[in-house]
Amino acid sequence: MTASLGTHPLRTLTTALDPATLSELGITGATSFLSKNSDVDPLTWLRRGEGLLGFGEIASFSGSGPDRFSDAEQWWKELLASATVEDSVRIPGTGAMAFGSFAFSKTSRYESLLIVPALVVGFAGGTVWLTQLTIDGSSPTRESALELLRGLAPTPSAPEGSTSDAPSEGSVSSGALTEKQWKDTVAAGVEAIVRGGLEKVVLARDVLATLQEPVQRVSILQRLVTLYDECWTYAVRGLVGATPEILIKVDGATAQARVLAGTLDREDEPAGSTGFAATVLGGSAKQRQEHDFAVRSLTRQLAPFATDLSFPAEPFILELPNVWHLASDVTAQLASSNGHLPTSLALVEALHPTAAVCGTPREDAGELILELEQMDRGPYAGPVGWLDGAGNGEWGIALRGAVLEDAHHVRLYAGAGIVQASDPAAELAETWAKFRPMLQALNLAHRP
Ligand SMILES: C=C(O[C@@H]1C=C(C(=O)O)C=C[C@H]1O)C(=O)O
Repeated sequence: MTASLGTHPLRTLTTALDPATLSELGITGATSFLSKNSDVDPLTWLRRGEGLLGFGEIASFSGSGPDRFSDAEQWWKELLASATVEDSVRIPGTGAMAFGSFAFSKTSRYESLLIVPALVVGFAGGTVWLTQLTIDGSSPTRESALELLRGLAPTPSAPEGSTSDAPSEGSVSSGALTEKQWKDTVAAGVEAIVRGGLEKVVLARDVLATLQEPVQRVSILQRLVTLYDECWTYAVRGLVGATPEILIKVDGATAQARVLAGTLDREDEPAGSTGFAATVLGGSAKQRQEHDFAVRSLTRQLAPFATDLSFPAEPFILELPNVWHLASDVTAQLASSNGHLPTSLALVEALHPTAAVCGTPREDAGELILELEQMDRGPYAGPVGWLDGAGNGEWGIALRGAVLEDAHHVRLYAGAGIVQASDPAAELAETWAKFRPMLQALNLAHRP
């Protein structure tokens, strides 16, 4: 584990931004910071125009192994213990906060991260706020925070959110496994299930996009936010994506999750058909089985932390631009223990990985994933999101995403839940449907 800290305690100042100040700064919404001319690469957590953008970095934690969550929690607690927090807004995400990304596996070489930004702009329910954070002994003021913000706001000449529509020049090639090899691993997964013991395993693969022009992270984010506004668009260092799945969100004593499993490609819909998703997805015993495993794995792990836990008996059909999913929204009232509610990160540690991205039973599925996939998932399918000093936070599962490896290379990841009735060719097609958001964000006209 490595931690970079200043030599002084953390200080934070949060103030509300009124409409007059916003218009004077040329800020019309979160996307104002995603225009090409804004010249910054924000830490990002956005959905439907709301969420958090972080700029700069004043402290960070990085770690790996089985204790990566508890080490991160410990680091955050120590940072908070000496912190001075001035916060006139006091809602989730104000005051001290950090963005984070955690490796899927305890064996991963990927460094799990918590990053404390220098400046945060937040948007929630019509409230816009600004937090400045320091760790160098200086005291943040409203004036110093606004000064930093002025340096980030788009220049008036910048056409907001402008991205060229010409497809990028580039190619997509196989990652750890070719398509044929991956289909064989799916067949091996099915065989393992048939042998008994294992009920579901989620198998993933990677592809490598090579771009002729240097990749612009802010353009990727801008496209994801525009096209996938039902999803949570995230960016933590090189990890970017737009996930439809929430591992856990904590707001005071209330926790929520959105569990997904069961997928249908929207491109498979015959022209003029009605009720296609309800029939083909909702009516499929195989898809319902995949979904039930995922819901059960989450609720079983969440139950010990809850006084009340509820989810609908039937999943709903979530429509995204690329796919439909079977979805269940779970809500829990959190129980306090010794006068403390569990923090969002403590819940992340207890819940990850669910059967939506690992399998059932969890241990057996995890071992088979390591054996069959022949790649390090890195942050893919791991928790990504943010936490604050009060224990609140939102953690998605890092799906429909990619790692920017260098200026010209982007590694995309996607997987599919395998049960006894899985067909390797159909599962391969499903991964292409799940790569689509990132291929669109890269503006790559790739067709499998
Ligand atoms: C594994 C992925 O997605 C997960 C698997 C799903 C499925 O198997 O139907 C659906 C949503 C996610 O829980 C991915 O997007 O890579």
